[in-house]
Amino acid sequence: MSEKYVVTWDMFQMHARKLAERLLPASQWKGIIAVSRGGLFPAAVLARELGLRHVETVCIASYDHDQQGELRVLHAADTDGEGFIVVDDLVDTGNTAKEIRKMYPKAKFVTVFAKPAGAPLVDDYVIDIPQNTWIEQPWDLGLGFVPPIARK
Ligand SMILES: O=P(O)(O)OC[C@H]1O[C@H](OP(=O)(O)OP(=O)(O)O)[C@H](O)[C@@H]1O
Ligand code: HPA
Ligand SMILES: [Mg+2]
Repeated sequence: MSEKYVVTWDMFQMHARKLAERLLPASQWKGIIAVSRGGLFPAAVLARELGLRHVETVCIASYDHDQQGELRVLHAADTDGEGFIVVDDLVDTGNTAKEIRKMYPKAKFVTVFAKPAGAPLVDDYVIDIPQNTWIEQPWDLGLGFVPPIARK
């Protein structure tokens, strides 16, 4: 990926809250299915903002850092998705989203970020990100020392 898009915790929370507003009224939802692990973070915000306490997971892995491998489903919530919000942090190639759609055809599938290849596969998202850009999520980052400009 040629570009990077760094996300801070407060920006992430702001975007996830915007997503929550679009999911009103909360009474239409039985609960949330978080696409673990990335989807756990927006799921916590949605659960808090919408007052939903039923939170399930679908545990799926495809990337080893930035290299995409075979999709592996390690655990799945036992439902067709009716009345559930399925949430992931982002959609990139759309491979994960395709699998999730098959598993939960009746759910509303939302993400915080979407790249063009994956955007048509989700029902809603908040922020558009170019395909050539790697999203650095706040849970993958830490504070670090930056040398003074004059010493570079
Ligand atoms: O649209 P795609 O190209 O399929 O990529 C999107 C998926 O990739 C990342 O998850 P990852 O598989 O890295 O696992 P993680 O959530 O446990 O970090 C991200 O959280 C999405 O779930
Ligand atoms: N950032 C973090 N994780 C990801 C991305 C990304 O751009 N694409 C797929 N998994
Ligand atoms: Mg993920």
